Amino acid sequence: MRLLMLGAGGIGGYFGGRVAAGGGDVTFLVRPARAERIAAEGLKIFSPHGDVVLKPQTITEARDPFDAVLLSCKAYDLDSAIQAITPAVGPDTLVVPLLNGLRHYGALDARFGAERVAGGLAHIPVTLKPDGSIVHMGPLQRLIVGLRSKGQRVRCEALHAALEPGGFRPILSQTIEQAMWDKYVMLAAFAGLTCLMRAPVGAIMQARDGEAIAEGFLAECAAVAEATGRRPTDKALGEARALMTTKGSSATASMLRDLEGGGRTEHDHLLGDMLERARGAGIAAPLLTVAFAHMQAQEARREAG
Ligand SMILES: NC(=O)C1=CN([C@@H]2O[C@H](COP(=O)(O)OP(=O)(O)OC[C@H]3O[C@@H](n4cnc5c(N)ncnc54)[C@H](OP(=O)(O)O)[C@@H]3O)[C@@H](O)[C@H]2O)C=CC1
Ligand SMILES: CC(C)(CO)C(=O)C(=O)O
Repeated sequence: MRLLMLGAGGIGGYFGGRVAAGGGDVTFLVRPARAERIAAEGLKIFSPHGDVVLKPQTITEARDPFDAVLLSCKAYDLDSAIQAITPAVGPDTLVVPLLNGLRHYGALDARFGAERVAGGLAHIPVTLKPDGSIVHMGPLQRLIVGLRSKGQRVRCEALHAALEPGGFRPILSQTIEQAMWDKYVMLAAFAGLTCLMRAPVGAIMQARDGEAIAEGFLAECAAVAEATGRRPTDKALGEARALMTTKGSSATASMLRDLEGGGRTEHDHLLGDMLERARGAGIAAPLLTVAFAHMQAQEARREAG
């Protein structure tokens, strides 16, 4: 199965790099500067599961269809990514976004048709460093794909098999919509908490009301999911709670790393969308409201230079 990975940043570089290093057929669709750097220095991955430097196949323009196209851009690059992958999407191509959040499915379904867009999720703390290397910051490396309609079963099974050389044990989910909501609840709450507090979990837990605020974020996001018919599973809530309240933890959401790095963030896609859904369902969400306003204010400052 020929795989195209749009982007060779944290998520795309890590998972695509692992599959390529394991002998899978992966091509990276990247912009010229990234292509040049990879050609010169290789794609470097540093991880508790082993470091690797490889020279994968890259292209800067797609010309013909692939069997599956995985999307690993940030949400604010979605429009340009859709444009870039369009020549790579044929009648039977499976498009699999690995972005956090849910709003991108609307744009992808509208452009390619929902029958071509499967579900995808990445659970991994990873970051693209300014020197172009990819640093995996903990052992978690979970990639989940799943069918959003019955007609995608065979293609999803083939994709799952094609990812296996990566050695990270990809998961083929039979309940991807629930898994996507579970991740979205966890991520919106976690990003809201760590970005509003500008601190990792361990430091927040030292604040008198830190744990109550973490629980508050989780309760708001879980209520939105429940109103949509996707009440988080107890297991998912337990994992989210552990991530957000463990004393001494250095965990931060990737959105906080982006904020502190002075770059753009996915606040609108993640917090704005969750807040909009809360308001649509008549759910009071005071913590999400403040966290989103905080991020909008930071974005206004960034844009003003
Ligand atoms: N990092 C993490 O820990 C996790 C992130 N996620 C989610 O995964 C998604 C990706 O995040 P992450 O990997 O961290 O982001 P990165 O910024 O590390 O990587 C995104 C890459 O996409 C590339 N890209 C964007 N648009 C295009 C385009 N039109 N053509 C070619 N390449 C393009 C960028 O290229 P260029 O370098 O040229 O700008 C960049 O290298 C986000 O939605 C994030 O929320 C999910 C789980 C964990
Ligand atoms: C919470 C985490 C690390 C889980 O994969 C994540 O998705 C992010 O920070 O963007």
